[in-house]
Amino acid sequence: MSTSPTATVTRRPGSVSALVRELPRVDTPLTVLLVALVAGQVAGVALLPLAIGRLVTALTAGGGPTASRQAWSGLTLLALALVLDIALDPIRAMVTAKLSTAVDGSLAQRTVEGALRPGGIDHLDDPDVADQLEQARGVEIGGHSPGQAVDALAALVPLRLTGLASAVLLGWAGQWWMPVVLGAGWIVAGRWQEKEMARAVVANTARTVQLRHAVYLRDITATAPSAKEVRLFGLHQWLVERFTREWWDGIVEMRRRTTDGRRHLAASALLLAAHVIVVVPLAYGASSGDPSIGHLTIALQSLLGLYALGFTGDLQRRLRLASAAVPPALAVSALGTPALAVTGRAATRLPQREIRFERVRFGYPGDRRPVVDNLDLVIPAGSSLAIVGDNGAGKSTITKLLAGLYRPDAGRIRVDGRDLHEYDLASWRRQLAVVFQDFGRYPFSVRDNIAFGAIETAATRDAVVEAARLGGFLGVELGLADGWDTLLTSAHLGGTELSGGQWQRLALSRALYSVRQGARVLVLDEPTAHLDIEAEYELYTRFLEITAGITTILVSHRFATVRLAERIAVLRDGRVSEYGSHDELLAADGRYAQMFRVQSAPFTDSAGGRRA
Ligand SMILES: Nc1ncnc2c1ncn2[C@@H]1O[C@H](COP(=O)(O)OP(=O)(O)OP(=O)(O)O)[C@@H](O)[C@H]1O
Repeated sequence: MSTSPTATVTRRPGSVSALVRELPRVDTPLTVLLVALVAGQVAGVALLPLAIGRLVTALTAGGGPTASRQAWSGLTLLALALVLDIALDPIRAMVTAKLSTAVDGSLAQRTVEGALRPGGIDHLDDPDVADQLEQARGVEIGGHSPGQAVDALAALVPLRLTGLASAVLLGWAGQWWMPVVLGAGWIVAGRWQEKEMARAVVANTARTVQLRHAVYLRDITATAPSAKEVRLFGLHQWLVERFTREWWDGIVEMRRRTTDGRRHLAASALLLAAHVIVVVPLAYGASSGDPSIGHLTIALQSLLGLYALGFTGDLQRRLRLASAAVPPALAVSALGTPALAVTGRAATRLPQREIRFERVRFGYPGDRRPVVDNLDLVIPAGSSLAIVGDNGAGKSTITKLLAGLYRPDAGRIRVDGRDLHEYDLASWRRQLAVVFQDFGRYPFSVRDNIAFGAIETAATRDAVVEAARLGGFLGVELGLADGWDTLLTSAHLGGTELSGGQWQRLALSRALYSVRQGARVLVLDEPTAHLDIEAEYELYTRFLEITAGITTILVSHRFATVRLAERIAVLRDGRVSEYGSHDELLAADGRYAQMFRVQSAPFTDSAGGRRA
């Protein structure tokens, strides 16, 4: 999901305050210590002009006990200022680093927890949530992480406070209105520069539409699935031309957005005017002894310190960029769908009688056209059911509804008479062993990939081997470098990548491991799509062994697979249009019989006999 050009950096004005509120939540003692250290350092910096002012007064007083007292107190203040500033600095750096790591760790953990918390997956179809997940990724992968914002904040806050302290000193040593004029100049000029920086940040993060598109074009040349096709279709030239055009358009647009020299000029003129307004009366007054030389020294030093109220360049840039992920990360960490996070009764060893879909209606979020409409379907416990239908008929959707990944908009799914959502979702899911059409390919070991089927039980070697046998994976591990422990990703040294069919065998083994560990419902969505003929045949011969005693739901376009089931449901227009055994449906000569004949046609001659 894309992020709008301004979403990351300008539409999140609460990023810094969200970060500040987060600090004590993550580590209160460290935050308190950091505040104390910052206060100490600021006091040190503020004491410096006072100390120098006293020393200058002493040096120009021409000796005597008063001058000596001034000199000593000046020296004492100077020592105190240096100790506070210099000695506290490394301690502040250490505390900041610790707090920054703690913030990163805490937000990363909570973001991952939040993303996984919702029982269903309907939130992933919500563009706002997808946007937040995308932006929160900055936290997980550490790009401009909130921890870096803590660093920037810990440097920026003392700077600002020092600026304020300088303003107070300037007002005290000079005239009250001087810090008002100069401070306003720095703040206004700073705001202008900050706005310009924000625009540059937006543009530089490739967020102009053209640049984003150019980046996408560049990436498809490098990602495995499209890299193959790009070469095969000979798209090189087209891609290069398209990329170059989008890139240059993007750069021109970026320049247009970022360069506004007039603001720079105006900011410089404003600051110059503010300094003239303050310095001229100071100099004029000093020539007639008011302010005194000591106060003049303090005023001039403070005057220079007021820059800290203005634009601080990279510090502000880092703070803005790095804190941008905080609000979306907090939003993600608070994710949870109470409607699905049911903590109801245990579903242990269910179903004993049946699974029943009753007038179920469902449409995906954001696209409320019902995919499933008024669906009635009964699956007796312990039986096998195949669901067939055209592409997009809603077969996989039914499996997702059964798994509680989505909740019906109307109607209900009952398990042994009770609404599915009266059961504890986690407990119900432990009764399910599912191989989705787009099953997971986990970059872990073979053993883990199988054991994920029942993560709560300790995976014994025998159980893993037995599941691999049933799923048709047994033997594949012999060709892998580390056998069962081989990492299934070529991105790691010693790891490897499986073929499509091997992955499918592994996914089947995972589901069957789950069944062996107690799951009662086996759901196989296109289980043979990637299998070679032999593997498919072997699966059929093991089908009764695999499904013995459990409820099985098969989704398939392959009639050799479909006819293994005791009952078949044909899905059309979101509901069951035909229901019965293979023979009954053939005899009924409806849609099923028609589909069956179409699939058999290439293998039969016009007279109905088998082709050679
Ligand atoms: N996450 C989703 N968001 C929006 N629409 C979806 C989503 N998933 C599926 N659909 C839509 O729901 C309809 C049913 O999809 P489903 O995957 O259940 O069909 P299917 O019968 O399994 O199809 P196939 O035989 O092609 O696998 C399709 O029109 C599809 O575009």
